[in-house]
Amino acid sequence: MSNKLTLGLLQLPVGGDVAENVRQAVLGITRLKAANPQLQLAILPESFNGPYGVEHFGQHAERVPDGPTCQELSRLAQQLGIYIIGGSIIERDAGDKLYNTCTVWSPSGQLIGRHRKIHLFSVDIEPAQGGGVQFDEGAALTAGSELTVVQIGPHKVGIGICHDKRFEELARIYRNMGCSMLVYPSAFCICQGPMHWELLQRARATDNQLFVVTCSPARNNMSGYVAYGHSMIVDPWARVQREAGEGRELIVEQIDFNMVDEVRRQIPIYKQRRTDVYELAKANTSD
Ligand SMILES: O=C(O)CCC(=O)C(=O)O
Repeated sequence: MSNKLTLGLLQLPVGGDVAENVRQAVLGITRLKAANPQLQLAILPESFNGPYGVEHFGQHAERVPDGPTCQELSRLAQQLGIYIIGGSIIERDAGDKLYNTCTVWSPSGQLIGRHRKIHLFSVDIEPAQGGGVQFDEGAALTAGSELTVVQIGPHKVGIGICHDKRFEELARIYRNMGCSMLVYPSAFCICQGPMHWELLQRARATDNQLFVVTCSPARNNMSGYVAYGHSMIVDPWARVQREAGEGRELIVEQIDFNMVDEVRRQIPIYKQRRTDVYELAKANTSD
């Protein structure tokens, strides 16, 4: 694999029928690959196989990697010979805990990454802030506690899920670990989307000088939780390279990892960090 990577973002609608959602994802990826034989990586949205909502999570939870959704993604990755970052599904583990989990599949169908959302989306935003939203993932889900870096060809890719994107420490650690791209399957709401979606993505990109990619479900104004859409690829200069609209949309884009080296060479902030000063300052930090 060269320094270029062709990736596909599948901004798909998510309905109440899990099998149908998975069928649509499989169909979408299959058609995308047929139309773009150069496709190497397909990325799905957060909660792509079932409705996003605390009241729904238990109903569509599955085992990883033995559940039907994982089995389909594994088979598809192998059949098409591509990597798949499988958005997220609700995972039920052996102890009956639920997690919001992203699975990553290699071109031979192997599970090469399982990211359990680390920062659960628990907020109470007042209506004055662009519509307001109350959400408490913590009422149903358990937070993950592990970092997830996967190898996509020669490139290290850090995985987060939606709210994880708000935490600059996580992105910084991934950059310290050698990542040149971060991928966040996401489902921002329509009240926070206009304010923070692009801003956060460009902030993570400019801080860490890497690609930042999000994939959202398509907007459906009839669903209980209305996702923002606007799946996006931001380059290491923090420019928006591609952006979807609000509805169903499939994007194929080639990205060039040479850009990562270029920006890091021309603006060498990583080498200019004063970790000695930051260590001293840590001792004086309070809430
Ligand atoms: O952080 C936000 O505003 C949105 C997060 C979210 O929707 C999620 O984590 O699923």
